[in-house]
Amino acid sequence: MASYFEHSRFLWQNPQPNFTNVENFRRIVNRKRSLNLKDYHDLHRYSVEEYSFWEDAWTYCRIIYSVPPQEVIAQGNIPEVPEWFPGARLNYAENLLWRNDDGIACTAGGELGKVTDYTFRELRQRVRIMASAMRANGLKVGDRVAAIVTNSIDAITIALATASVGGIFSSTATDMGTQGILDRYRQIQPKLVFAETEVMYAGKIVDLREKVSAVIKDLCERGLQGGILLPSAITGKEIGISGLPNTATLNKFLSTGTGSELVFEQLPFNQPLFILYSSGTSGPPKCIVHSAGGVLMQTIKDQRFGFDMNQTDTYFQYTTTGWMMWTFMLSALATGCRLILYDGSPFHPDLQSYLKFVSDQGVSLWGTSPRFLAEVQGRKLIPLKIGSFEGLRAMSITGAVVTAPIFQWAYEAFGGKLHVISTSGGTDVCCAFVGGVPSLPVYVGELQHKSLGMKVEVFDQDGNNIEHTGEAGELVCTRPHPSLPVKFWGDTPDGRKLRDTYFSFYPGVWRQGDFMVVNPKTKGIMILGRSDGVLNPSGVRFGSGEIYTVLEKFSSNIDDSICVGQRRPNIDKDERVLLFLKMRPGSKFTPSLEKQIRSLIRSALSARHVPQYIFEVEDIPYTVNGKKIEIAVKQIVSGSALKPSGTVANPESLQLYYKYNDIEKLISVFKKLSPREKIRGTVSESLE
Ligand SMILES: CC(=O)CC(=O)O
Repeated sequence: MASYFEHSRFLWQNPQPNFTNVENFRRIVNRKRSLNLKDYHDLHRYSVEEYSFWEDAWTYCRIIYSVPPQEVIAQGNIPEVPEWFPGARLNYAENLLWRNDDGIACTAGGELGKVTDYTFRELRQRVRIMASAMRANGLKVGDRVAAIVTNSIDAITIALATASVGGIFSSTATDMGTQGILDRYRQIQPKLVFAETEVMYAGKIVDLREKVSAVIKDLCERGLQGGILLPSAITGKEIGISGLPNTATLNKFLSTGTGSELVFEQLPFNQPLFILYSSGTSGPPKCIVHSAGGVLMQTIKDQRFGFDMNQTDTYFQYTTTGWMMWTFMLSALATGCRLILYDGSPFHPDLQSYLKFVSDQGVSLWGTSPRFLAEVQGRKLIPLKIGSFEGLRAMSITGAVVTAPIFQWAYEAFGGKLHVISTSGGTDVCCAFVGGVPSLPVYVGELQHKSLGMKVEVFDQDGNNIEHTGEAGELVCTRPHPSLPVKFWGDTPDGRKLRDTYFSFYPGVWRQGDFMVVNPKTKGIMILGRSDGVLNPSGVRFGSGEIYTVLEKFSSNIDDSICVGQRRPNIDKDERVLLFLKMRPGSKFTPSLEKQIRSLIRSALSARHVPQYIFEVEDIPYTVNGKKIEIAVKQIVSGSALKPSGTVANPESLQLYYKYNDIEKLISVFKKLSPREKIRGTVSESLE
């Protein structure tokens, strides 16, 4: 069987590793603590053995506070979730709005082609006016403010104003369905809801009035005190909706403010700040509450140390407001850098325009996804023919497994100089477990190391640490860190649901649900997919990411794919592997292509990795945050009926998979068809 690290080849090394933030920090810690930490590996060990690391990070990250903490960590209400920095008083928004000058804080762009700059001074003014109106409308510490918004200056303003008052902010993207929004906001019962009325996506005007009306009416029955309608994101004109209770346009709402100064409520480190949602594909989403201090510290730590971010950076993270990467992006203001806010589809009017925008804006740190890069690569676009990308120094890739070929392509396509950072964390922790280290070399297909302060280990099914073996296992985190969720909204005081979700599989140990492996030689990491989607035929456990890596070789024919295990407990104790392919327009899934795929999987991985069946499908299901939904497909082909939640971006695609829960029957029906019917039928030719 091929090793996981077959593709591991040196790719990049920082020409000046000593001048990185993380190396600077290491030297400071050595001096302050009289230690002799020689490199990142030593520093990481210190960071997960001594809680004083978090005190050092607090100082280095220049957390702004009014009352210092009494200690680093104390017992919390939930046994596994400690209280961090007890006694401290601070405000998240104050930490992001420390600049009050004419430097550019945010540049808003999008598929409409319009670009607008907002200075730090303007941003502070906007937040002041918004916060004043929020207070005038009764918003208090702990009240929830929800939003259905695009990634715009208004979204940033609403979130920061909420934080300045001490409220809890929660947002969804505008393409989330009414049910999906209500599944979330009914649970958290917001006092105020801000909503877009009209947006543009992929060149189409989307009228949101019907959806917004339904949401506001429903929430009014559950304590909503104010619905605020944002002007059209296309024309900037106000759009009202008649007959809606407790609802005003944005200007009307802002006019209720008293013009008061911007006041930053001084609150505990653990004060709830954001509510994010688990991307469950069935059942109501879990409402994950994150603390102001936890998000602030972890994000600054990841950005300063993992991305080497500084005040001179221009940071562009492509994200909707419904993904944790939006809160991650927002928090970058604490570094004093410029944020790029992008509204709309990167594919409209075309990919070239989007890439040119990235280059023209002088983006220095670009956050994107493997799927987007695969699309650019698959369409054979050459970025350096579109823009110079002169300012681009690093690319952070997240959201899904980054295969080795994409890693290599991303590096070369932008001039062979980029620090390619593959990062993996999640909504559950609002930060990275593993990611980039600017002072260490990058190896193709490997995340560089565990993030500072994150005691990540690899466990087998019985809870043994198998990291040194080079075998794959569960990503666990065996020590608390400041951005553990403070609670699930609506959970019992001792956090039964939260503990059940993360701490029950290995009692008392955080199980993330990702499948990972560490390269014993380089200490680099591969994330192989979600662990509940792990494939397990004949006792060989592997991640779907390994199959996707092989399929990169066929990227000119295959647009996308999904690989899942099928369980048939009444027939077979074993699991079999099914691979579904979405072909590019004009490409056909032929028996010869199927043969090539099988043969390459066999030689690159092993005979046991070869899927039992390969089918062509019209669509692959994704969450609204762009994650492939293997678990739902696995359940469907294994015979479960699934009611998709609002998290599924293309729920109709799930219907395509039901017929595969009895493949043998499908084959027998197919065999009885006449050749002409076979050609017309929807069943793949590979059934023959
Ligand atoms: C950092 C991440 O891993 C983001 C995600 O949830 O995909």
